[in-house]
Amino acid sequence: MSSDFKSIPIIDVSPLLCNKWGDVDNEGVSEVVKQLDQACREAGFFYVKGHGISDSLIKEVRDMTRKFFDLSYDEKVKIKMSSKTGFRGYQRIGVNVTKGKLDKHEAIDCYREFKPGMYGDLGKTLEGSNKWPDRPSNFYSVVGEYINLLTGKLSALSFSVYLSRNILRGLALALGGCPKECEGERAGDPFWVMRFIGYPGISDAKGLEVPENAVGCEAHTDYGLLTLVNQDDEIPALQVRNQAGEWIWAVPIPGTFVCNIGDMLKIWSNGLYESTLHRVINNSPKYRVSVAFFYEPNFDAVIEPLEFCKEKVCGIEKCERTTYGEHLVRKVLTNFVT
Ligand SMILES: N=C(N)NCCCC[C@H](N)C(=O)O
Ligand SMILES: O=C(O)CCC(=O)C(=O)O
Ligand SMILES: [Fe+2]
Repeated sequence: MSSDFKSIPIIDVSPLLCNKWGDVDNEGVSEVVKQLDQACREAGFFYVKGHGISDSLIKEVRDMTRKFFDLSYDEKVKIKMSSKTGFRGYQRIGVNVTKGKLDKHEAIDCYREFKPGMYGDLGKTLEGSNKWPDRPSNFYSVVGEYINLLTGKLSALSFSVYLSRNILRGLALALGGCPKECEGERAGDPFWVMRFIGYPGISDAKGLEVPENAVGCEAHTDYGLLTLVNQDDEIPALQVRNQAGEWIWAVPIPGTFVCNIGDMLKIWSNGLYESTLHRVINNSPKYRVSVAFFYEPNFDAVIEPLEFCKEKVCGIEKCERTTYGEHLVRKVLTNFVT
């Protein structure tokens, strides 16, 4: 239900991180919840500040991503993605497709790992272990810590931020539910996805074949609950479409994540919150990197409008049900040139 918004709001989520979630009447929390509700109804996009993740870690993740893409093709292709790797690993420019058009980006894709067979035939498509680069040598140790801070799901933590989970609790309240509405069988075991992405600038295709006039990533919506984009500090490239069809720039704001709503949250909210169309165009001569973290429901979660979101519109179900796994696998199987 997006509007003709002209800019993307900035929300300080720190009250959600400090909250013990026993006291939802806390004034700071209700103010953030109000802002989240407005942002999700109007734009489906907002910047997150006050997230508790250090600027140096955020930058290091981007710097390592840049170093990886700077390596030779022979080096990068050592962790090549294919259907045999569970669609995990590196994809050169010219492999990604959106809306049937080639995207001008290269990427490494990672997914939450799981035991083979755990999600039956459907899950087979994504079975495999992640392909972390050997170079730069500390890639996985830094990224592992980053994932911990975003989800709070992996191994021991030195301190707990649980950023995505806390934002989702804020959104559950904003929709009129209890804070843990979207946990347990819904997203208690989030099937997170992560993409490390490199977008060549206009004159910098690194000698690779790049389709002329290609867009970095064509217009699409994201698939799950929340996306947190750690974007290049210098190059405006991400654009968000408003109701009037205008493309609004999500210019880089250092120290923030760009957060947007995915298709599954649109369904849970019964269409009250939009998974807004967005695209990437790198018109600069410089190479742009971004790291997108997708916080998703459980792989086998059944996704249908939440009861209290249906009640807001006289019990009418405005969005079709699915399972997250079906939605994800359908997308993955059409995302690449084979
Ligand atoms: N997991 C997510 N959201 N990835 C977004 C990938 C870019 C769009 C994709 N090629 C498509 O056509 O949907
Ligand atoms: O690179 C960006 O800023 C956004 C990427 C994106 O939209 C995606 O990977 O889904
Ligand atoms: Fe996206």
